[in-house]
Amino acid sequence: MDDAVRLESLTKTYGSGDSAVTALREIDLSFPRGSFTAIMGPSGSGKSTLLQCAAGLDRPTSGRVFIDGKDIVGLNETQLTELRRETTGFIFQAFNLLPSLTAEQNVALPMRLAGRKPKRRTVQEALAQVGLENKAGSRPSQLSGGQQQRVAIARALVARPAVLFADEPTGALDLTTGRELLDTLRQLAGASVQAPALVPAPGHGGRVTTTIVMVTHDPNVAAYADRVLFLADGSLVGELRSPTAEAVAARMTALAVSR
Ligand SMILES: Nc1ncnc2c1ncn2[C@@H]1O[C@H](COP(=O)(O)OP(=O)(O)OP(=O)(O)O)[C@@H](O)[C@H]1O
Repeated sequence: MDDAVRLESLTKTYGSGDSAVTALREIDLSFPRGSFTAIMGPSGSGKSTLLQCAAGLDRPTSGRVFIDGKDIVGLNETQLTELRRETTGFIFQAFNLLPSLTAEQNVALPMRLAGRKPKRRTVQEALAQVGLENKAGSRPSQLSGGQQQRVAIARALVARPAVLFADEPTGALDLTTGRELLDTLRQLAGASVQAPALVPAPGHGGRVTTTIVMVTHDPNVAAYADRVLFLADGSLVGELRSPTAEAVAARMTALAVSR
């Protein structure tokens, strides 16, 4: 099983009757283990819906979603919560760090809230993965925006998720810090890390290979991925491998014109 995430005939309709909106139409997609994929498309094309359904944050109307080979559509809320805690990580535009906690405490928080006490070494390793091993004791107000977003990534990484979902992760950052962050993500994609003993490893001899799925509006951001997928009106309409910002922008312009 080489796919970290697989979507089969994924359809999502919001509402019903005359007011029904079909946000995704029978999407078939695979995200190979270790890949870094960007999802683009005009506003309202279904990007966020796809991310939410693929991550188990929202339920599809029909179709199947496999994460690490496991069909997650039939899971109950408790099982989904467990999946989110142990198999997936999220990074959003807003960093959502707690101002009164240090970087180290912020990183450890989700596991503590789940009733687990992560090993200090595990937290330090997550901070080191994003280049912040020297900032463990700093509070968010003592960190730059880029560093705060890195803490948010370390927090998403601490449980060694198989898949990291990112929704406009550089949206609140200036150009330089945004680039640094994307370099970090690119290094993480495909990196094989030892799963901590605390968390049951998703197979593969206790090692986890990080897969990244990122939604963005920005061709410069998408160009950091190894593959860009284009959505329009809830359907998959194209794909670019080894993308350049220019090629992504040209594809987006063509999509806007054809609408
Ligand atoms: N909770 C909801 N209830 C009803 N309709 C929704 C809901 N969420 C999204 N939609 C609709 O589904 C479609 C896809 O929305 P989605 O947010 O996935 O698009 P998007 O590509 O992420 O857009 P944007 O780039 O503007 O963030 C849109 O027509 C939107 O209005």
